[in-house]
Amino acid sequence: LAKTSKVPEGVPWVGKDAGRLFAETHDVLSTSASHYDTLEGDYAFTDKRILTDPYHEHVIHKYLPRRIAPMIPDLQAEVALDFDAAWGTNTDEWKEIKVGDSVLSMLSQAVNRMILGLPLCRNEDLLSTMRAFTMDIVMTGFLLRFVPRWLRFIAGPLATLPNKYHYWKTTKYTKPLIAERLKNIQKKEEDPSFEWEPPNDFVSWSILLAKAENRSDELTVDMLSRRIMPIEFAAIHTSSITITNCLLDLVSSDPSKQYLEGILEQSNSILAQDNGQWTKAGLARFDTADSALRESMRVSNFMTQNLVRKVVAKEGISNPTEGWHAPYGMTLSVDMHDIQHDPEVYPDPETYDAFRFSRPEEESQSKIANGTANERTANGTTNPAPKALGLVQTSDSFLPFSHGRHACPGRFFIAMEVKMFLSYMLTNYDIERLPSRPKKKTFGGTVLPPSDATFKVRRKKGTVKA
Ligand code: HEM
Repeated sequence: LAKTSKVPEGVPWVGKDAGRLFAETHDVLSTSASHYDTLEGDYAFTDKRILTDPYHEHVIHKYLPRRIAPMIPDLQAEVALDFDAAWGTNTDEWKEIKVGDSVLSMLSQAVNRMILGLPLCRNEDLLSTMRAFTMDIVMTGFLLRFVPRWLRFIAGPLATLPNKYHYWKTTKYTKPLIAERLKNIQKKEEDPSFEWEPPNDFVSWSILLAKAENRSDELTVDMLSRRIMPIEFAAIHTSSITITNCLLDLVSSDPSKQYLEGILEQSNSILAQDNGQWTKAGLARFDTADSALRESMRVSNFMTQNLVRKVVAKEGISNPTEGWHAPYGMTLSVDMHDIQHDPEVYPDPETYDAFRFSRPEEESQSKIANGTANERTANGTTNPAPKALGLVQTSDSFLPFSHGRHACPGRFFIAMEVKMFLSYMLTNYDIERLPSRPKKKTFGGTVLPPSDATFKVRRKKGTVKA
């Protein structure tokens, strides 16, 4: 460690804090270089520039967390439409739902409300092509792994023919949208009285930021349409697998724990105070749903490793405590599964305890309510009321969204989306409980929910508007 002077002093190598090393030392361990390798950046996204300069990530980091609040009413409406279409409005009969497929289809619509806005987010031809493209990226990584480097210049372009085809198909829809957006944003700049506002979505954000930063190379219709593709990839499958896992964890949990009832009760109470509309403040108070997802991401995560980083310091990096050296070019990662199943951090770590993260605050609130909050501890001090750990809070022991400067910026979107999703689902549908958790399937370091997992749902009486 002494030889690798770029690692800040005091950054720990082992134990629960090791995540900090990976999160904070960019000139030693690189995130974008590892993404480039893992995702076959030379070929997968149809143009090398997409991952050599991941400008789309910069756009999302800059805009998404700040622009999400005004999106809430649109997303709430989208969730309702998606559920009504996918799960139906029949109050008499139970319907069997293929959980993974159903969530994937609903999520790609909701996510594209943020990426492309209306009306394209409801265009099923476009959405299915986007989903096909995201699977192409997974396949490219899988296929090229078996091809030696010196053969990649032939195998790469051949293996990514589907990627090019699907990207080309999406441009039928995205390029006209982008051309119009560019024209209108330009017109608005020249004439502020022009009665038009840029829609609050990724396409507008990309144009506005590239203009503000004088990135003319990013302002072509071609480049803007290519930039959409890695965001689709980052957003669609990660979210749908995560929400599928959460639903399966909840629906197969012990009914006596009353998790579904607890989430519904809190949703009803917040919506009653806020006239049936979700708001940023209302969603922030919905901590049972937040905790249910955070706990599912802890116990049922689809990644076993995270914070994948490539060693980019020429001298490599050494760990004298454990006695190893990782040379320049090697890839390292953090064993997220082990950390998130450590009984010292998470008591009873194999159990899905939906309210693990919201319970401490709830207990302290009830102590405040019954006047025992300020009871003295053995050493005479009073304990500060614990705060619920929110989904978006990453830490050394909660890593599904990574940690540090490159922590997933999409988590702010997911936190809001899931809460509206669970609220609508529990308010409007009866759900038949599963007797046990459908078994996860392991593929290398990836653990997926079974694609054939189903449960039955029925629309609740009195919830269908005439
Ligand atoms: C539950 C859903 C999601 C999960 C589990 C997830 C997880 C992750 C992880 C593990 C990373 C890698 C960070 C690293 O290498 O350190 C990442 C990066 C990223 N994610 Fe997500 N993500 C999710 C949803 C989304 C959504 C909806 C978006 C939408 C815009 C998004 C956008 C991004 C971007 C732009 C990056 C790159 C950040 C950077 O390298 O600076 N993600 N995500």
